[in-house]
Amino acid sequence: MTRDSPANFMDGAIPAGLLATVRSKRPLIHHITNGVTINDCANITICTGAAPVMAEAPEEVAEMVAAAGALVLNIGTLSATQVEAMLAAGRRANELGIPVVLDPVGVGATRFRTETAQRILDTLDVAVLKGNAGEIGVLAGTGGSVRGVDSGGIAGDPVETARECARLTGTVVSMTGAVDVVTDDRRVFLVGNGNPAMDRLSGTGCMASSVTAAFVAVADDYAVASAAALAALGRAGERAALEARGPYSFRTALFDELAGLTPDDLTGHARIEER
Ligand SMILES: Nc1ncnc2c1ncn2[C@@H]1O[C@H](COP(=O)(O)OP(=O)(O)OP(=O)(O)O)[C@@H](O)[C@H]1O
Ligand SMILES: Cc1ncsc1CCO
Ligand SMILES: [Mg+2]
Repeated sequence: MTRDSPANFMDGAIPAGLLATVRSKRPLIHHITNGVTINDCANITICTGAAPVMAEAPEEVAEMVAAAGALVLNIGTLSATQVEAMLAAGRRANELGIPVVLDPVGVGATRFRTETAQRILDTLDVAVLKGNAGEIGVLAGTGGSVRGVDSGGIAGDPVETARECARLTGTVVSMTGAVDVVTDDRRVFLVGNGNPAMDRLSGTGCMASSVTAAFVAVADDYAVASAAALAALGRAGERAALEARGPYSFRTALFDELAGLTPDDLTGHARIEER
């Protein structure tokens, strides 16, 4: 930042207002997600102020999603049957105008993951594509490395990578990291909240998708809602780091701090810069 380009920070009342709206509306968030972090996703959804349901039988997903405010598709432990369920739920969500959040966990690590993420993006109208840098780099086609579910980084500039991915997919891209980049190509939001402890725990990325879904369920502007969601989770992470002794007490504190996060605290501490 130079004196000629002063930072343009979003008014903290905007994410705070969305947090309050999540809590007053308590939208149902339908997840089709991985078996590693499914319980964390259910509980972080509750701590945000929304209501989770995990349902993945192809026989029932179209019926379940009809009652939801948003649908999370997370390919972390995908199977052919689960992919069939994701497409069925996603089609119904699209028919009903219910936003779909895609978490392309591990895309680029195997052909099945890459083909599935691409198939979901080609078949469905995805509202928000939330991934780590490597995953977004792979989907942008600009170069990203992924080993297992971990980002190994990207080839170029993070903002340009996220924008290229948004252009290519027609979605809001929410790329997590030390500084999160959220963009619909036209606008770019950089979210500075968070703590490095969030990277030392499996599942914070999956949780970021759940929190994002809770926010997009109550908002029309999916880019602002995605940035607000990451600010809220990141702010909870900042507060949790003050009381944690290590990864597992941090995990507990993260849930407690998000549940206890007040709109006033978020108004004062959200750090969302618009570029
Ligand atoms: N170094 C960091 N400093 C601050 N916040 C961070 C840092 N690393 C990650 N975060 C935050 O942690 C959350 C998860 O992001 P991350 O990029 O680690 O996801 P991920 O690699 O997909 O996670 P996982 O695969 O474990 O679910 C985001 O809200 C992000 O802002
Ligand atoms: C570790 C892991 N493996 C598949 S999904 C998952 C959770 C975090 O992405
Ligand atoms: Mg992830």
